[in-house]
Amino acid sequence: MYVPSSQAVHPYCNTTTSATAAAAVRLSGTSRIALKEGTFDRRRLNNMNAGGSDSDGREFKNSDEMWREEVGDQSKKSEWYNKGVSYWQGVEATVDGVLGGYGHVNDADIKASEAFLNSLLAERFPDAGRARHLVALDCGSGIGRVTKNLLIRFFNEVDLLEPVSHFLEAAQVNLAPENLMVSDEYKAANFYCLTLQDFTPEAQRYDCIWIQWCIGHLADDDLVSFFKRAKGGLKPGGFFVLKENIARAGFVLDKEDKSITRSDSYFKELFNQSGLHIWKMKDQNGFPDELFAVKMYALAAEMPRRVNRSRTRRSINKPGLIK
Ligand SMILES: C[S@@+](CC[C@H](N)C(=O)[O-])C[C@H]1O[C@@H](n2cnc3c(N)ncnc32)[C@H](O)[C@@H]1O
Repeated sequence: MYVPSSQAVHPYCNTTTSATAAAAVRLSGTSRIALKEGTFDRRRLNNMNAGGSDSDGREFKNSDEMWREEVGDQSKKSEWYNKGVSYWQGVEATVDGVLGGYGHVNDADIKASEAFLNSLLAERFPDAGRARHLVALDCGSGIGRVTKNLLIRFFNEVDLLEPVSHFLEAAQVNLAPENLMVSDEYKAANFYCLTLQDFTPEAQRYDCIWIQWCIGHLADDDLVSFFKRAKGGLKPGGFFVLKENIARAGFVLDKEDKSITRSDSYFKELFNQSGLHIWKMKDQNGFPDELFAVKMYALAAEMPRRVNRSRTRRSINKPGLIK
């Protein structure tokens, strides 16, 4: 992650000039919780064919040009994924580690996610209440931060998927029953040491597949095929939540951890290719200004029908029949 200091400023910071950019320092950490990009380049169209830049300040005409260079053949693609995982293998298994030194945003993150999830569950399963046995999958789960602070309180079973073994081992400890403050109706069930691009879920197991701060590691084609496969892992009525950093336009490639930050319209094009609809969206508030914007998307294979629990004006005006 790039961290601005009084002497050196991140090349993507709003305030950066090219002179200060040259003096930027790179400190260890992660860019998945990353500092935002610099001055908006109006030449960039607002979609996935728009230009982008990398963490060294290099500009790309479009994402195809970048992907050709980064994952253009099978050996480059393997290198991309290996470097991504290697990066995380060198990070300590703590909240601060998985949040790139921004451990203090954990509370604001969980609070906003909880409000979003509550609204989704209320709308999606209004009458099921606690009677429904809910199951979630936490993708790129790291040390189980999202499961421990959020998912385990809502879902009877949570599975975790994470390719970095020391993170997954920490998650197993963090989520051991004796370390949880929930009743024994709620538990972490399965721990999969796998990448998203290599994972196919069990058919119709999940009510919710939660994907936070990890999809940037996937190339576009793998992202789309992941979502297409993962749709088969949803129960009827199930949904995805994607919570991610958002670039203002185009994309920003992080060369250190091999990930990209996509714009909102870039994501929308990929959702479309995956056959997914945006059912609800919400912006994350309360994060430090120097971070990328963060959005939460609730995605479903079919557009969920709105549940209207109040009687319509027509039905209110129509007297009931006693037969
Ligand atoms: C910024 S951390 C976020 C962890 C967790 N989602 C959270 O919010 O606390 C990014 C995570 O993505 C994982 N990751 C990296 N490449 C991945 C891949 N190809 N598939 C799935 N997860 C990946 C990393 O190992 C790391 O745990």
